[in-house]
Amino acid sequence: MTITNDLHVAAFEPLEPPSALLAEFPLGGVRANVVERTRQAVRDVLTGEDDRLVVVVGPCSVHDTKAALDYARRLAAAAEKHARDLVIVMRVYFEKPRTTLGWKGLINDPGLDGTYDVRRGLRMARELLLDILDLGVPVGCEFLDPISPQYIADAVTWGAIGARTTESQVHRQLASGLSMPVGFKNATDGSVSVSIDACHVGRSSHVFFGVDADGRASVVTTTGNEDCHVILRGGKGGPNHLPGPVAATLIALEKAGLKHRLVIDASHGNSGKDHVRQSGVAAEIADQIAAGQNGIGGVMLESFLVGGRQDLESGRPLTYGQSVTDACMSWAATEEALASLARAVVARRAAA
Ligand SMILES: O=C[C@H](O)[C@H](O)COP(=O)(O)O
Ligand SMILES: C=C(OP(=O)(O)O)C(=O)O
Repeated sequence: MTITNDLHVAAFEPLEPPSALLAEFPLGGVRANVVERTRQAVRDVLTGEDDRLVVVVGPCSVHDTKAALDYARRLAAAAEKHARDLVIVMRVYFEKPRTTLGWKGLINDPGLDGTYDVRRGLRMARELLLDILDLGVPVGCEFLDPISPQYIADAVTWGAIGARTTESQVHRQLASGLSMPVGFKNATDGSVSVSIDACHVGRSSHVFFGVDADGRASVVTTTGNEDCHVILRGGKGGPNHLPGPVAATLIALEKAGLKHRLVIDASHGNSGKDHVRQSGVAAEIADQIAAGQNGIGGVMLESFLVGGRQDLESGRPLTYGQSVTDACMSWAATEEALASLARAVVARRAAA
């Protein structure tokens, strides 16, 4: 009989079900409390219940779990220092959306060498999340693959849907079932309306195909996630982090009946992926907060131990603690940005 399906599939490799990985690396009660408490803190900031600022800060991508954990240790100290003013969440991005082709992240290719040992990548990712939670540091992830959240999302405090997938029904449906606040980046062309649409869809109930905890193909029914919100990350039309676009977006959110405060990504289209410029963007966001802009509930920073970036394809030995995807602020610049944002929150609070 003529074969007509999977003609472009080279292989299927069975994967252990999510329940098996969660049983091998259980979240446990102490870490679950960290996740629950910080999810609520993020919700309270984004709904205006809490006058602090959420700061999602960390490397563009995790390629070296040892360096990521070293970074988390530094961030733990900064989070404690600024706890009165900032709710600090570590960016722990395992899945990288590419404009065309490129390394797609630790889960997809933990060897950074095209061997695609996904089983090992999932284990490394989950183990790292648990180790970071043991430091009391909550984590934020982008959700890109529709199945992988079943393996890690129980440990995640804040989620993002990226600029390349904000318009995707698959990702909007995924967000409607996730257990944490989820931000939708504006589209790469700068369109914010797709993020507003995405929030409406993410806040609604849906029925779609998925995989359950035991790895079975399933019909998934979700309740809707009321903590969907918009992230301004700039775009082809330029930055959108300054007062004008912020005010326009806040008006659009009010018209759309969306009450969550804005998160602004100081990187990507707002800094042109220039890690030095990113410090300046963070300062421009801090100025708006200090001047009393209550519509800004969060900021995202791409930051690592060493500033800048490096090419995986260079063939040269990798610099420890430096991004292999987008350029990141150095740790020193990050400390300055965190202090500046904390001061801005104090000023906003005083002006209130
Ligand atoms: O971090 C964001 C994206 O993963 C990254 O900017 C995409 O980079 P690319 O345009 O080189 O694929
Ligand atoms: C992929 C990212 O950003 P964006 O989707 O805005 O390009 C990111 O934050 O790592």
